[in-house]
Amino acid sequence: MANKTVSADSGFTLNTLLNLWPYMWPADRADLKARVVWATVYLVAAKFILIAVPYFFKWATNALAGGDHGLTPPLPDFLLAPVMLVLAYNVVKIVQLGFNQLRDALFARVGQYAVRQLAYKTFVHMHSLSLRFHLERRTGGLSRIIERGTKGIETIVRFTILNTVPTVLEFALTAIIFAVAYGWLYVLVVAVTVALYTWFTVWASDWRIGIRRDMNNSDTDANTKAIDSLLNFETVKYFNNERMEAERFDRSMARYETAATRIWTSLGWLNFGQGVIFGAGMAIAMWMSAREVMAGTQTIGDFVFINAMLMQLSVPLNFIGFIYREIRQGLTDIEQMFDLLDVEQEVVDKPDAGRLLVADGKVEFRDVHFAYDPARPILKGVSFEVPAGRTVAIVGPSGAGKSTISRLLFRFYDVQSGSILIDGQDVRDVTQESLRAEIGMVPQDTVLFNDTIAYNIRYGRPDATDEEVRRAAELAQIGGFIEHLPGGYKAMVGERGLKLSGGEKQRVAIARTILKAPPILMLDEATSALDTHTEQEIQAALDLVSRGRTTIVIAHRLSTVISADEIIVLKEGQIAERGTHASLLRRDGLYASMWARQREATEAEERLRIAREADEMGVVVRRRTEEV
Ligand SMILES: Nc1ncnc2c1ncn2[C@@H]1O[C@H](COP(=O)(O)OP(=O)(O)OP(=O)(O)O)[C@@H](O)[C@H]1O
Repeated sequence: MANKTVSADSGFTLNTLLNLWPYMWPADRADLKARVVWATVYLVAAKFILIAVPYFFKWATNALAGGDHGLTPPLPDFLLAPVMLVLAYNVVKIVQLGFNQLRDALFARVGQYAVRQLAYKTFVHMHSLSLRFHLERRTGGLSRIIERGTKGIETIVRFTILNTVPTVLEFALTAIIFAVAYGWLYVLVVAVTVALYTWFTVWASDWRIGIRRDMNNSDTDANTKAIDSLLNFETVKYFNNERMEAERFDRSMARYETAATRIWTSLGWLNFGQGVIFGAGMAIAMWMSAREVMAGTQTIGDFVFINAMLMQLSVPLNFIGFIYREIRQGLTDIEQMFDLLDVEQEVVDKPDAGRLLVADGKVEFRDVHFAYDPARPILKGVSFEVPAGRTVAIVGPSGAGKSTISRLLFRFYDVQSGSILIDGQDVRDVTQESLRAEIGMVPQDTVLFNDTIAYNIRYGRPDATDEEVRRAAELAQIGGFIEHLPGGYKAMVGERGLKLSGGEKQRVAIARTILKAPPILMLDEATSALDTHTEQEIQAALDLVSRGRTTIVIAHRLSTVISADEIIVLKEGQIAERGTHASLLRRDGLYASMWARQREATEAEERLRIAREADEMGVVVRRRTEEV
């Protein structure tokens, strides 16, 4: 079972590395490629210099032991030992350090470039995905995945090139020197030790990656819960559920705690095993050398040389474990990010899609059938037409499919059958970007960016001047409100615009749309009851913005659609009635009964308001009388 996971993972690892390659060796960036090449040159040079150190030790030892001990540099005996020691301990270390720093400095930009490119690509991809994906995703978890993924890339880019290559190189150099100077038996001992060490490290690291995945999952889970809970803080308070939320969070954290603890204990085992394997290999090689020194076939200098070579090899070997773990862990982290990148776009532009050309902005729904889930049809053959510059209102019971019509017009989803046309062009035949540029939307619930009011209004047309922003705000009947805010247009709106009321947010949305000035307009009326004064203000702003534009209004309050050119009554995904306000009332059907119900409700509300006012007046009159 473990083996199966490992082999499946290995396939994936290769795939992930291949996916990463273009970011480490970017085709269009010769400067970055040059950096990679130079970093590699310094890396190789640093290794070659390091290999000289055991020789310096050997010659120093032989000089100290006295006598003729084979090949040594032509230096007088009294100078040999100190010169060699200075070379081994100081010069080589300094030069090597310099080369390594150069290598890192050169490579830093390559790594950071890869991180930025992938983060950018993921971000752009997120925005290209369908509404369905975004409705199903969990924001907290998503941001953690991207954060860990980009960190993972940095790790992989650095470690594959900067560490794996030099380690392999050092091992090869050691093997060659041993083979030439001491015979194949030494190479065999070193090779078996390195092979065992690497095998054990890979095996143990794979085992630990499973644990790491558990840890990541519980970390993501805990984070999602925390963010979700904090975003819903009002609901939590309404229901007094702070304790329940804390316990839910703590349960996720407990899973994280267990996994994180296992990560540390397993690391202990890994280090222990590596130590045992390397210690055994070292003891065997040194015993072989010691016997030769006693037999007179090797010098004490050779003994020191072999010891120094092996000790030196243990450093990158230690790194092999570390690098493998880092690369694998990095891969685990970016695996999820690549999964995100693999999520396919649901709504795609046709290869030959052109721009939408709006002449006068006629909108037409032709026998539209649509379902979010094939098992549950939402729109069942809806046909209507909005002539250029006219207003059509869509009304109907909750869940009838009204908002779905606006999502389809924006092409957030594709229809199952039928078509949606703007000035005779099917929305599927034009680019989504050009389609959305021509339609303005005032949604039911406006969510604002956590920035200034000016930023949020200017979102409709980012190049709008301050004066244009101000004018749009005034037309949307929110200018006065903003002027009186501390900070005015620079006032921050809070996370998701929570510092503004529903009516204020909607007027910001109207101001945005005024700036965008699209030929086609979609107004999704707020369901939440607004007070009469605010409603009138918003209505006035909406009337103004829709003047001369093709407008579809999704209405919940029938009072706002009386003047519409046509009213479409939607029921269970089908058009039940259609006509003007007066003709629909005459018909005495669904619309007429909805109208009667709303009037009753409004009148009841009105009676309640008058009673309340009378009551307040009474209190005042009584108080006045008492005072008199
Ligand atoms: N993303 C979705 N996935 C699955 N079903 C959905 C989705 N969005 C909406 N629905 C369902 O489609 C139906 C129509 O939804 P829609 O939002 O169009 O209704 P509506 O008429 O605008 O209602 P309301 O007046 O309450 O806003 C509803 O039953 C709703 O549950």
